Amino acid sequence: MADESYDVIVIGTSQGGRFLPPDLAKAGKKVALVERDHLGGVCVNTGCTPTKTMVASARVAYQARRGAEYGVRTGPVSVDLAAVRERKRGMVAGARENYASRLAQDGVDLIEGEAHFTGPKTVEIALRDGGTRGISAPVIVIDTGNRPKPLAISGAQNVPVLDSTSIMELGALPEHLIILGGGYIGLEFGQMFRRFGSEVTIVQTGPRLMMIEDDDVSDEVAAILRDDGITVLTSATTDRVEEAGGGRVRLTVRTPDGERQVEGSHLLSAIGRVPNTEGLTLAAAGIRLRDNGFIEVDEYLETSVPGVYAMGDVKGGPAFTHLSYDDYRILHANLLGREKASTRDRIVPYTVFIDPQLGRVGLTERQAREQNRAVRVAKLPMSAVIRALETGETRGFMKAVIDAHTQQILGAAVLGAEGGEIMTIIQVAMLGKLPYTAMANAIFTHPLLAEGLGSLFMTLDA
Ligand SMILES: Cc1cc2nc3c(=O)[nH]c(=O)nc-3n(C[C@H](O)[C@H](O)[C@H](O)COP(=O)(O)OP(=O)(O)OC[C@H]3O[C@@H](n4cnc5c(N)ncnc54)[C@H](O)[C@@H]3O)c2cc1C
Ligand SMILES: NC(=O)c1ccc[n+]([C@@H]2O[C@H](COP(=O)([O-])OP(=O)(O)OC[C@H]3O[C@@H](n4cnc5c(N)ncnc54)[C@H](O)[C@@H]3O)[C@@H](O)[C@H]2O)c1
Repeated sequence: MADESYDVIVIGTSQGGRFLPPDLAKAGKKVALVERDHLGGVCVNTGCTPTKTMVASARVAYQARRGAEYGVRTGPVSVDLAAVRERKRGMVAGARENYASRLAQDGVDLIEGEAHFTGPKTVEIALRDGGTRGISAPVIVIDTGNRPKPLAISGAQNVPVLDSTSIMELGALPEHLIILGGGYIGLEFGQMFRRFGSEVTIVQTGPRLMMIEDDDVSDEVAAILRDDGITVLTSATTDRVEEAGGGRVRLTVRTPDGERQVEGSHLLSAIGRVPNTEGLTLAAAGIRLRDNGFIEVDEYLETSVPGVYAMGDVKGGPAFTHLSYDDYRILHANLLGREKASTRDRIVPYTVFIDPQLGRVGLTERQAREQNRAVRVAKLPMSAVIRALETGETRGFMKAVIDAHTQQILGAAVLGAEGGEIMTIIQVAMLGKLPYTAMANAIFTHPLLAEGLGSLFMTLDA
């Protein structure tokens, strides 16, 4: 039996879950918001905000070391990881406080504890301060996110394994950081710690880094990381992890060149994420999961139980803060009855915060060809962009995939300085359904990085 009934219950307080409850409350609904941990979810506490704050420190170290290339004399550069961590903690604390103070004024009933379903529309919460509370509502939104996938390699339980959260709490620099996983998290932390001064080895099971990207993009990313002094092993399967004495770890890795041992001072697992569903007892509510364990939703984000919705990472698919936020847009529209919004035809951008950044939007060349589309591909090295030459940031390239019939842009990858920002300009052209010729013939300010877009699209008519 529920102790209290609400109009809406939201479980989880991330980018989606934090905005929806106040909007519903302002519209006169009685709303309960349940959170078992810090307010703000992964992005603010252990994801985007802290990592990008630390990436900024790493870039300063990198640029300081390059001073002489620009005619600037500096002394030896070293990094105080405890100070980097302090800066990061300050940024996270500020974001949390900001959220908590806004929520207090929003008329939402915040319940601190862990929620699980007891029926299709009833939830029990194990309260943080002890005891339980039962609540019910005709509408329930699940925004519980995901967490690091446990490492299931032989011996992993006998050695300290860092994850994306615990690595940011290190107070001293690892001498040699071994990273399992060549995706977003592995690459961002790999380059960051290399720039802080650690030796870094990335061990990736797949044949390429960032497997979702086109081969040329993955290859260039690997070349950039190797150029930074990172050892990158691909098609590398770790069979065993063991203690190597003195707190060190040893990996036995199968590679195309045979078996090899990799020994380091620290091990980071960045092999993907699993959904936070198991504690929710979704079966009690009849909510269906997909084969991969994520919650099944339709294009309106409704689960198999009418009136129960899922948003953000827990529903699977691309896992980004801005998608969780876009899910909020959809639920806001549909729950407040203003319009019918759906996930159909969303153009999804993302940026990998390595340096230079990899900004991506829409289809890759491979995806476009798999769809049997007639495509044309424009490509320009960053070394052909005047601004990149002037600022000494010539690594990478821009690439765009064009529909040969409509001349519209289907997707783009910008691996270059401010790659995320430059990609966004292409994203806006895609939203406006501009033909590539509009970009090729546009006047862009000289000498901006964006000026390179004119040159990029002009390559198609050269
Ligand atoms: C290291 C790292 C870096 C990242 N960097 C970026 C980036 O630069 N850009 C980007 O777009 N994305 C980034 N992401 C991804 C981004 O953080 C997520 O996509 C985003 O946070 C997803 O939000 P969400 O809505 O799924 O909920 P989450 O942010 O996952 O929040 C879910 C909340 O639900 C709570 N919860 C879970 N179960 C329960 C329960 N049973 N009861 C009560 N509360 C519960 C959790 O405590 C948590 O607060 C990064 C992720 C990581 C790990
Ligand atoms: N800049 C950003 O937007 C950003 C930054 C960080 C994280 N994220 C989000 O977080 C999610 C998780 O990131 P992630 O990097 O953990 O996952 P991921 O899925 O991006 O990459 C995991 C990689 O690990 C490899 N792998 C799997 N098992 C392995 C093993 N045993 N040994 C070695 N390699 C192994 C996979 O081939 C894959 O390439 C991403 O999907 C992303 O959406 C986004």
